[in-house]
Amino acid sequence: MSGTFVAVVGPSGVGKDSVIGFARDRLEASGNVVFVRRIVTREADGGSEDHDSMDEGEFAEAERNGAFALSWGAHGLRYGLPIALERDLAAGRVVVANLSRRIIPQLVARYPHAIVVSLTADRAVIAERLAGRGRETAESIEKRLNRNVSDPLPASTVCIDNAGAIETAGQQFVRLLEDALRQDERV
Ligand SMILES: Nc1ncnc2c1ncn2[C@@H]1O[C@H](COP(=O)(O)OP(=O)(O)O)[C@@H](O)[C@H]1O
Ligand SMILES: O=P(O)(O)OC[C@H]1O[C@H](OP(=O)(O)OP(=O)(O)O)[C@H](O)[C@@H]1O
Repeated sequence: MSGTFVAVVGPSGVGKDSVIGFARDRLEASGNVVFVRRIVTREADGGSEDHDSMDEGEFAEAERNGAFALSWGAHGLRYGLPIALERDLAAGRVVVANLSRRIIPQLVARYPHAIVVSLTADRAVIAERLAGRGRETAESIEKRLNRNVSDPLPASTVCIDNAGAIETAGQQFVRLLEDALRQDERV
């Protein structure tokens, strides 16, 4: 596969979907950078992530049938990335998705050249953003804030600070994707 998988990770509320959306608005039209639409066992909510929904039964069946390149569970939900992303990688495209930190070892095993981007911001900023997003209850926000993920990320992980304006982190991420694209075109 000649394309590059770019995985965006970080704690709930840090801004993964927002940073991905910033880049999508600028790069999707080129057709060379693909933004994966995840399948989640959560109702579509009109929030920052535009995802497809399945119920638990449909998701389990799709998983058994090999419909997902990667799938995982978190926050009482199941998440899947459609297997079609492998066609985009084979075609030399850059493929961007929001992933759990816990699935990164499997991602790297399957796509050894994947780039992992870790977004950061301090807890107080994240707490404020989760409250402002208004998708979860106070109890669920507390659980997200206290979710402890200790799985190590690859040494090559690129950290982008999203404590400031969305444009700051967003532009850094756009540059990273443009670099990845240039790299793919050279291979
Ligand atoms: N740099 C930023 N500045 C201000 N608000 C932000 C920034 N990044 C994200 N947000 C807001 O914070 C909330 C959580 O962002 P979201 O992208 O949904 O995070 P995640 O996907 O990591 O859970 C959203 O309401 C979003 O609009
Ligand atoms: O194992 P973690 O690294 O903590 O991540 C767990 C899950 O939470 C996020 O999704 P989701 O959209 O449900 O939550 P978020 O938008 O609040 O991050 C992330 O994309 C993972 O799917």
